[in-house]
Amino acid sequence: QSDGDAKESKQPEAAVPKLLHSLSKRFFGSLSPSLSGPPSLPLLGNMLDLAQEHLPIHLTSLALRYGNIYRLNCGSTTMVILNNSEIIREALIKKWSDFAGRPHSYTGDIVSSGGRSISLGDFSEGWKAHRRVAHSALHRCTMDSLHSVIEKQAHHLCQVLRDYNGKAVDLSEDFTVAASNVITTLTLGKSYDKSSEDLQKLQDCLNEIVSLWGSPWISALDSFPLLRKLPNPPFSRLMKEVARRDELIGKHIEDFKKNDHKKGGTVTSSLLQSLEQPQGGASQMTLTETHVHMTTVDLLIGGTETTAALLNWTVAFLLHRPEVQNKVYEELCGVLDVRYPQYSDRHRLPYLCALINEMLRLRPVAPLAVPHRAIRNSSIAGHFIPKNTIIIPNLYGAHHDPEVWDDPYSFKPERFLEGGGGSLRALIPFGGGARLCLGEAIARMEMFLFTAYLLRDFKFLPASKEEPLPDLRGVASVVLKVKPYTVITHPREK
Ligand code: HEM
Repeated sequence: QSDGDAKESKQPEAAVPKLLHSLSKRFFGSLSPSLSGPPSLPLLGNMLDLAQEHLPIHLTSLALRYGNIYRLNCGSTTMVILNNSEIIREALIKKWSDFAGRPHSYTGDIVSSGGRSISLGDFSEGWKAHRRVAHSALHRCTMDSLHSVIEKQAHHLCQVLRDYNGKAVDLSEDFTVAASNVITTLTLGKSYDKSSEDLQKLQDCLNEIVSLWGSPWISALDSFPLLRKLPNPPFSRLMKEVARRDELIGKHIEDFKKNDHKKGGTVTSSLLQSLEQPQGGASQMTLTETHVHMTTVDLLIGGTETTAALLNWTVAFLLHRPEVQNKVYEELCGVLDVRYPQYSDRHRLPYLCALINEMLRLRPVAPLAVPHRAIRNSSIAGHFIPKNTIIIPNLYGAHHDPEVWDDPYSFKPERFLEGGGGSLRALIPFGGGARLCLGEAIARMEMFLFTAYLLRDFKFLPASKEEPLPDLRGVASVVLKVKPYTVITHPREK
């Protein structure tokens, strides 16, 4: 099963005349003289590369020509693209303190309330304290209850699928509701029905923000300030959606403060309580309500579309390879008989774990992570990297590196079985270091339990013989998603 091959991607730089290339060098010079990269056009730099329709595949294809570390120019900014897991580990883990920054950007400031979110806030003592407080609130609230919260949603999801009675359906919304309910239970102590207007509004708004913010029409405003003076309908929509998000989350937090916050047990109550205590400490951090608000946004955005997209990818790949579904089912029946799995069963279910690892490799749902910024002059793979360079960890590229992965574009869960040659060290779907995904533990438990419940209870069948199987190339924005498809969920006989 070969999906969209990086080699197929168009390479517009091949058509750029040499004269333009040398002119652009004269205009911009090069902040990273030792790094090669595609020629950049006057004024536009490498905007054409960055506007490619499937950016992770395009950046991976450029690595074939320019190597595992190369540069792109965008306005006055230099970006360095890392395409191999050892190089990414060097920057994110070994030299984490050099590269833990986030780029300051005009649009980033708008979506993060002036950099006060964990995901987009720049590295500082205040940011470290914010992340630490959120991390420990999340840890406290998930320690005892996470398993039962996910189990409840997994049972509910299976019931919803049973109720389809063999109809061909698009499951993406059901996956979103299940993943979102895990997060809303942890943060606000509430879960929602699929038909809930409140949930719909919130999800539509968060999705719209993520997809607009990832669009080249919006990112161009960060690199080319003059464009901010021109009318830009996508940007006006982004501003409207951010205002709507703040109103919706603000209302949830106000309701929560009135009714539930003293009860405790949720991330939001824990954070609100920490507002009442002086933060003190070396950081002199003052957590404000805006930080609590933005933590809720971070967890909802980070924790919903990612896990939901990965579940949707898993079913899409399984439609192409029905024998993999059967192998997981046989393993579950052999090890657990009729009972539902617990997360602690994972060591006895190697094939299921191999399937999840293979999905995280083939479709890292945050394919370019979140851009990092060099906080000081440093180096990566022996190349000088000046302060303020933007670092893009191409996780998609690292997971398709032919030097590391045998037949990298093929779907082969077996590679992660003992002796199968798959490298867990090279698998980095959650990033690493100071900016490691805050929800990794939650996402791993969700993926395990949701996938196990679904494959225990259902066989996924193509919608019809006439319709093509799901397209496996996908659509890449901040999140890498499969194109919409329908599937029949056929209950397994017990
Ligand atoms: C399969 C699911 C998921 C994947 C593949 C994933 C992947 C990632 C990646 C690659 C990053 C960027 C790391 C970097 O900047 O180097 C990230 C950041 C983040 N993720 Fe996740 N994530 C997932 C699920 C979740 C969940 C469930 C939550 C919340 C409960 C979450 C919350 C966050 C937050 C808050 C950040 C920002 C961390 C920071 O900047 O310090 N993610 N995630």
